[in-house]
Amino acid sequence: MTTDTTIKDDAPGSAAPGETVLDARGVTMRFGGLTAVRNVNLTVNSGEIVGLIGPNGAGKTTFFNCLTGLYIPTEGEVRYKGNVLPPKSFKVTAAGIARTFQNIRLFANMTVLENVLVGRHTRTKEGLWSALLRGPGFHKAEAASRERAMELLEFVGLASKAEHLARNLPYGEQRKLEIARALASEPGLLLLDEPTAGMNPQETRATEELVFAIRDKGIAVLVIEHDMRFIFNLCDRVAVLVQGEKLVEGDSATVQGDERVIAAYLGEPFEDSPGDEEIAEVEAAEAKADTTTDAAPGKENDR
Ligand SMILES: Nc1ncnc2c1ncn2[C@@H]1O[C@H](COP(=O)(O)OP(=O)(O)OP(=O)(O)O)[C@@H](O)[C@H]1O
Repeated sequence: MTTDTTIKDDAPGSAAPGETVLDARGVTMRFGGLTAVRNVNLTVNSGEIVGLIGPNGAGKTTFFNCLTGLYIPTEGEVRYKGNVLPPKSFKVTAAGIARTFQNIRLFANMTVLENVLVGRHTRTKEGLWSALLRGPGFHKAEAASRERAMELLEFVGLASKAEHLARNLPYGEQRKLEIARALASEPGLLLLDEPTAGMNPQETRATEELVFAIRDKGIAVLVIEHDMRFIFNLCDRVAVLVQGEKLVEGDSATVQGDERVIAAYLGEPFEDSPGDEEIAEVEAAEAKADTTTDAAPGKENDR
């Protein structure tokens, strides 16, 4: 991953510092008799990384689906930069919200670069006739799109694999590619659904750095994750969903110390839980692994 390049700070999705990017009010989603999400309020401001945690089945993904137009909430309203979101996912993407999925959804038989180009379609102005006639406007737009897609691949550390088929990438890199594709729509808000699921500790660390780099480029982030170390390292604010309702919201220390959250989700710390010394040992081992496998930021990890 490179942190010094590429996402344009004047992207259409970027927002003024401190601006409320996402404002979900009273969001409720019922499926027949089941209320999966109940009266949830949540805001995300520009410059923020916000976490959404909770037990399996708590309603986290359903809430994401309500934010991205996949579901129309039974009650409530979702605003992006003050405007009520349209009830169609491609319009939500065009408005400035992009997402990744819990189960990776890449085009397996397309190249890495083509997958990112697909993500750019909401930002290309060339229409159907231009594409069919392949006029000068089309070629210019296509060249610009390819350049932008390559910048994004550079940003996530996949530029050297641009021509590989997506299905041949290792799992961790497929997740990075999903993020690059989401960024291709130039969002102001990125929703990540379990971005580190199935990753080893080293890949999780790299993802953490990538999310910080995305935030530093002016894109607000809302992330669902079960890896609590990742969440509490990363997030400015964390909201806890339990049985569809928001139980607690606050900074990492507040949420980790909340007895209701401990009882409903986190559980009591073990008596012999790793102390500072043990954490330092794990971090030193990870740092050593980083240098021996040449997985420093900006470098390809050729495992
Ligand atoms: N399309 C649907 N139709 C009916 N019920 C659904 C639908 N989608 C989700 N649910 C139900 O809504 C509840 C919340 O599910 P959801 O997937 O949002 O939870 P989650 O917090 O994301 O869980 P996990 O951490 O396991 O991914 C569950 O009881 C689930 O079975």
